Amino acid sequence: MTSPVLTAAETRAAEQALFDAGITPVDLMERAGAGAAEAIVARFPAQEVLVACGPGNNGGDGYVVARHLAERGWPVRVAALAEPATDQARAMRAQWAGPVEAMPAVVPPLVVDALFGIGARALDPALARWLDTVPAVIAIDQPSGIDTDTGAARGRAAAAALTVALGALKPVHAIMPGAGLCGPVAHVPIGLPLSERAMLARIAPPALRAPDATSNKYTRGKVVVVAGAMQGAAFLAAEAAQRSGAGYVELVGDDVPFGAPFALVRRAWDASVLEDKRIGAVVIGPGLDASDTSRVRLEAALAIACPVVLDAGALTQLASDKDALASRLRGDDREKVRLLTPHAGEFERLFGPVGGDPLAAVRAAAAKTGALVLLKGATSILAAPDGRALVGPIASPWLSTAGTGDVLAGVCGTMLAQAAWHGFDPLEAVGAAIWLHARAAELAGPALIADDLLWSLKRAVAKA
Ligand SMILES: NC(=O)C1=CN([C@@H]2O[C@H](COP(=O)(O)OP(=O)(O)OC[C@H]3O[C@@H](n4cnc5c(N)ncnc54)[C@H](OP(=O)(O)O)[C@@H]3O)[C@@H](O)[C@H]2O)[C@H](O)CC1
Ligand SMILES: [K+]
Repeated sequence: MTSPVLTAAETRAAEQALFDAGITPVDLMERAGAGAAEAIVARFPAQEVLVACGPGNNGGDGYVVARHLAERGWPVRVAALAEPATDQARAMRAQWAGPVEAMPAVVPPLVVDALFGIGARALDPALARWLDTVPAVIAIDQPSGIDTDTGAARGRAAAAALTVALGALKPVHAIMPGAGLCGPVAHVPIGLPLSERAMLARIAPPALRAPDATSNKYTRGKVVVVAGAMQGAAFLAAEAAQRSGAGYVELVGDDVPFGAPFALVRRAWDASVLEDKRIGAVVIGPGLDASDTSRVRLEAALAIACPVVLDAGALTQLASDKDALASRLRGDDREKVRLLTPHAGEFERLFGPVGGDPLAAVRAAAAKTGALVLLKGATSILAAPDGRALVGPIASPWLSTAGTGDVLAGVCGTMLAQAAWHGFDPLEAVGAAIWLHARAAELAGPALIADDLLWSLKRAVAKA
């Protein structure tokens, strides 16, 4: 249910493993360039193209792509920013039979960007501008100049028409803004050993187990949502927990009104509501105000052993004493699963600004607190205290509307309550929730409101 994502250094180590096994750098480059050309002809009709080659091995790939496109009848021009500087790039340059020109001043309509890959420093601004004005760019391995390991744009502004990721997905393909600037990503395997235990992975559709004849409402997960003053938010979280498959959802608060959905159990708050051993997860924060009553509820939730999802108002309360976060969240019990689900503003209040390397920031927050930390955004990032991390698909921009975070909190509650049933560890369970939420948004389409996600969640579960 995930695809490994390798840093530049991990990619180089994986390549080295192939070299150690006897594959030559030239063979590997041929494989990479041929695979890239294949991915291009599968997506674009034959047309005039300029292949722009840099001095390193990304440029080397470019000469291979040029040869394969020309062999398939494409009118290909090749331009070199600088002469090849590695043995394999020189070998590939020698195999290109056509002319090699200097980088043209006039921008052509279609350019294969084989200038820099994982070895790139930030581009000269004039080169970044040149690339950004090309109507359609096909990026080899990654768009030149973007930071491979953080996804930071470093002066690049225009999205590629296609990025051909060679061998491994890297953070640049998965984390915003880089992921957006890659455009559609075609992953071309070149035989790199990709460990299933990669420290970073992109979330793929989760393999959810359906209920069977032995299931009952409790085995399917009991989720308790603790309401605060703004009950709409808690209702969204509670119904989202139901629609993502929980067997029993209880909304506890003060004067919780009766009405649809009638399957939602409502109870008046009393600390004893959290004593039921059948509770699989608690969600607290959506609609929670800063009152003393809310504070008491938060403390009660943090005292229980089962997984607790802490969102919105709960995060605001935790931010008031952030130095004590780790002990407040788990006390002495390192087994306790706590999930913090901040957006960037809430993250900043708890941990300081996200900064230019969101993956590192989220990992540091998880390590500091001992909690799972989910930074919500266009590509949500989830990290565990041990450094493992997941990144979500690029989610619909229509999710930027009130209440969608409350829905996600509810789905997280269900997936954590059902984790053992699905065979997920807590990180994978929250990864499944991120995927379901993103898929529900896709199904809900433009101008969605958070309530629409409740219905489309049902269909997202059916597709998982
Ligand atoms: N290892 C393999 O056999 C395979 C690699 N693949 C492809 O290779 C690239 C990575 O290649 P690498 O040579 O390590 O790095 P780059 O081609 O990305 O760039 C390094 C050279 O470019 C110079 N550079 C970097 N940034 C700039 C810049 N902003 N301006 C000018 N010049 C720049 C850099 O110079 P230095 O001074 O920094 O040393 C190098 O000369 C990978 O992405 C794949 O495309 C194949 O995929 C598989 C086989
Ligand atoms: K490139």
